[in-house]
Amino acid sequence: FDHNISPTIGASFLTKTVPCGNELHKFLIWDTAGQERFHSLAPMYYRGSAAAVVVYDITKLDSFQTLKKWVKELKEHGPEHIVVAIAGNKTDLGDIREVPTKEAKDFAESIAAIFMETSARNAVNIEELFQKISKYH
Ligand SMILES: Nc1nc2c(ncn2[C@@H]2O[C@H](COP(=O)(O)OP(=O)(O)OP(=O)(O)O)[C@@H](O)[C@H]2O)c(=O)[nH]1
Repeated sequence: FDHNISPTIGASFLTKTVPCGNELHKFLIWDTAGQERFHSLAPMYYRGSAAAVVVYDITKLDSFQTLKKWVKELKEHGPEHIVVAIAGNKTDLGDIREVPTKEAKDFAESIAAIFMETSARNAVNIEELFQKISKYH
């Protein structure tokens, strides 16, 4: 989490190692740009991916509608067995929440996706989200 972060241009790459039982799972992560003008680049990154984390902002209903579009695209054009995880981020801003937990959770269940509410700011449920994805495989 960085207060001065600027929007992703294209995509950026990072790795993260997550303990899973006796094993360590190394994630190779493409952080794709969320802005609509970069939309057409996304398939290059999800094409060979085992999992996709689609993030929305719990304080912005719009972002949840956009998430649904991404999920649809992943189902239609993504790898056949891609694991989809939905993350409702910014739980530290719960007082201005626009997306009810239940609505998002029900949607996630309806498409057999992992669901977690997170706060990148407070490092809440980020590790847990990656552990869930690890176990799914
Ligand atoms: N309060 C709060 N702010 C957050 C949290 N996570 C991200 N932000 C802020 O939200 C804004 C957008 O964060 P980004 O990580 O750049 O969002 P993004 O969706 O990756 O944006 P793109 O790079 O355009 O795809 C920034 O100002 C962040 O500081 C969070 O958990 N809580």
